[in-house]
Amino acid sequence: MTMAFEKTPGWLDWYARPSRPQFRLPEGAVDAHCHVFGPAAEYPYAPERKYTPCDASRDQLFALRDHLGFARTVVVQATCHGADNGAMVAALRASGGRARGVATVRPGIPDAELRDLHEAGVRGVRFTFVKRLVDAAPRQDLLAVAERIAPYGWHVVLYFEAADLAELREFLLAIPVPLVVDHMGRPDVTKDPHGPEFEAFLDFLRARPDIWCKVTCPERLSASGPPALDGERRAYRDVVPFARRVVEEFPDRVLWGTDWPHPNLTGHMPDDGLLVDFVPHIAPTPELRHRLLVANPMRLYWPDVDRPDAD
Ligand SMILES: O=C(O)c1cc(C(=O)O)oc(=O)c1
Repeated sequence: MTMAFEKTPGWLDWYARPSRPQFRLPEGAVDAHCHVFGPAAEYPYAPERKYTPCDASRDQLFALRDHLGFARTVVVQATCHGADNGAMVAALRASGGRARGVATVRPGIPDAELRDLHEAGVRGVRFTFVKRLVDAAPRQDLLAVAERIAPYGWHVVLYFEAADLAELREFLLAIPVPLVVDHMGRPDVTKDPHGPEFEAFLDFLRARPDIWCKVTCPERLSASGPPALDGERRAYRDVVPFARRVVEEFPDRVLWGTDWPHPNLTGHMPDDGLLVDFVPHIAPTPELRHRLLVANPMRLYWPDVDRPDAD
C-alpha cells in the first residue's frame, strides 16, 4: 500500500518551465543548496515533519541542473524527511559523483552508517534552529553529533534566523568543525545592511576563519521584490546590498545555490532561470563569480578534483 500525503494547504509547487538564464554560469559551477522531496511513494515524508511538500525527485533536480548549466549539486537533507536520508542518498548515488550531500543525523548513529553516508558523498550535517521547521534538539546532542563527524572531515550547516544569533553565537562558535551558514543567517532586509543586526552577523563570520556563508534565498528574504518572474532580471533589489557585503568581505568563503524546490514559499514561486540571473548583481566581477560558483564549493565538497571545469 502506498501512503497518500496531502500537501500543506497553500503549498506552492516548484516552477515547471524555468527560463534559460541570460547569465552563463562559469564552467564547473556548483548549485550548493538544493533539496529532493520524495517521491513520497518511494521515500515517505517523516512523521515528525512540520510541512508536507509536493514531490521533487532527483531526476527533476538533475534536469534543472542541466537546464540551468550547473555541473554539480549539493543536496541538503530537507526537514520534511527528518533523519531518514534515503531520498538524498539515492540522489547522490544516482549522480555519478556529481552530487554531494548534507545529512541529518542523530547522536546515536552507528559508525557503519556514517561510513556509508561518507562513501555515498555526504560531507556535512545540518543543524536547524528555525522553530517553524523542527523541534529544538538538545545542544549536547548537537555537540555529540559534531564530535562524531569530525574524523570524517565534515562540516556543520547552520540554519538560524537573525533574531536568534545573539543567543546562539557562543554555542555555535564552540562547534569543533567548519560551519556553513544558510541564507546569510536570514537577515531582516527592511533594516540597514550597515546597521547593528547585520554587523552582528558579519562579526560572527569574522570570529573564525572556517565559517562559510551561503548568499542564497533572495526569494525568501526579499520584502519588496520584484520577484524573479515574467522575465524580471533585476529581481529582489533589497537583498543585493546584504549579499554584496558578504561576497566582498569573504570572497573565499561564500557559496550559492538555487534552493530548489523552494520549500514553504507563500508569496510566489520563482522562475529558477531568473534566479540564476540574480548572481551577477551580488558578485559583480568574473573573478568573484568564479570563487562563489566554482572554486569555493569545489574546495569544500570536491577537494580532490583539480580541474572542476573538465568532466
Ligand atoms: O529543510 C527544510 O525544510 C528547509 C526549509 C526552508 C524554509 O522553509 O525556509 O529552507 C531550507 O533551506 C530548507
